[in-house]
Amino acid sequence: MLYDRNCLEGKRILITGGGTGIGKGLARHMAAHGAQVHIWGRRAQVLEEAAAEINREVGERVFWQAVDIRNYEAVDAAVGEIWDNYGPLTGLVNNAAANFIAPTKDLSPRGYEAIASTVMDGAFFTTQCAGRRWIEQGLKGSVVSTLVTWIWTGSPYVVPSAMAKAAVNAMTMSLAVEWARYGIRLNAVAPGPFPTDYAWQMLNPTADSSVGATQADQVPMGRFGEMSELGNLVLLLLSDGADYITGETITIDGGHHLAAPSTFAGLNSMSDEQWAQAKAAAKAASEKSKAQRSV
Ligand SMILES: CCCCCCC/C=C/C(=O)SCCNC(=O)CCNC(=O)[C@H](O)C(C)(C)COP(=O)(O)OP(=O)(O)OC[C@H]1O[C@@H](n2cnc3c(N)ncnc32)[C@H](O)[C@@H]1OP(=O)(O)O
Ligand SMILES: NC(=O)C1=CN([C@@H]2O[C@H](COP(=O)(O)OP(=O)(O)OC[C@H]3O[C@@H](n4cnc5c(N)ncnc54)[C@H](OP(=O)(O)O)[C@@H]3O)[C@@H](O)[C@H]2O)C=CC1
Repeated sequence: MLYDRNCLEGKRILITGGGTGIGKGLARHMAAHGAQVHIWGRRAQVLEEAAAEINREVGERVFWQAVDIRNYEAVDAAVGEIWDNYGPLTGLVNNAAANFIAPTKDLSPRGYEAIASTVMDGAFFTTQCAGRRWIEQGLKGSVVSTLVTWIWTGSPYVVPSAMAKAAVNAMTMSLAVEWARYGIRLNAVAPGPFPTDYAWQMLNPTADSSVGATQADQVPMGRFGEMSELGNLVLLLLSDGADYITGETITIDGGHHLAAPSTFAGLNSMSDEQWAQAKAAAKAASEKSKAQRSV
């Protein structure tokens, strides 16, 4: 362990999308360093299992709520429940997201909306609901959002995601200034590829769709990022050790975006037939996950 195992003692941190992938890894990392952690997602069973798995390792520190972050009223009520039943949050990680690869000319309005609203509205609603309470009660707070290096480079075939993540970057810089006088810090991380089950089903659904953005050999360091490496960065930003850092987005990608292959430009060579296969494969994964949703 790089940091002291109790360095987050007294912290209460909400992680959206904390039942799977990176969010679950962050939940485990923060709980292992002494924080109480609250995880959100739309699938009760997935959240319950994730919390139980981590709690077996660290004790009863992880709690869950099924919340759709695109629904403002649900977000406000769920943040209120944490405040009432556990106490004020000290930190928030805007991590939940939706994404899939698709030729932009073929994206339906609902496809655009599913991605953009989850990333942008969800992060805004959750940040505002926590921030308003911090300000009203004179409490400090730290917000960390999980972005992606496309905020620096853009990326074809994932345009709604690149746009919405750039919007959350703008929120981070804007509120860092607006809320600094209340002791509220906003920062973000921009990871390169950290393969997770669902993201790879959405972004690399077929053999033909395996291009730079999802390939380890395209990373100058020659490997994918490890969860503990991302966890250490997010931990620092959430901790009192970063009290003078605000408005920053820190890239963590082994040099990937500087070497340029970090986008889906390689998909330019895919045929309509290959796109149809990619869409069918990603949609099959979505349908399986949707059947498990509780909200
Ligand atoms: C350099 C770094 C490399 C890696 C960077 C990675 C960066 C970012 C990664 C991520 O954010 S990965 C996150 C992946 N996780 C998720 O997406 C989790 C949540 N996902 C979902 O809920 C679904 O998968 C969803 C499809 C994205 C959304 O589900 P929802 O129930 O809201 O919508 P649907 O009704 O199913 O669909 C809405 C709309 O979208 C169309 N659509 C769905 N899938 C596809 C697809 N694969 N291709 C094209 N279009 C698709 C669907 O048909 C609907 O449109 P209409 O048909 O109704 O017009
Ligand atoms: N994996 C990678 O290489 C990279 C990932 N990222 C970012 O990291 C974050 C995590 O991605 P990753 O772990 O890979 O992917 P996952 O698909 O595992 O995580 C996404 C999470 O968001 C939740 N979620 C989606 N929509 C909603 C909603 N409307 N309300 C509440 N929760 C929701 C999902 O749960 P449920 O479906 O149950 O609601 C899921 O737990 C994302 O922001 C992604 O953009 C950034 C760069 C690289």
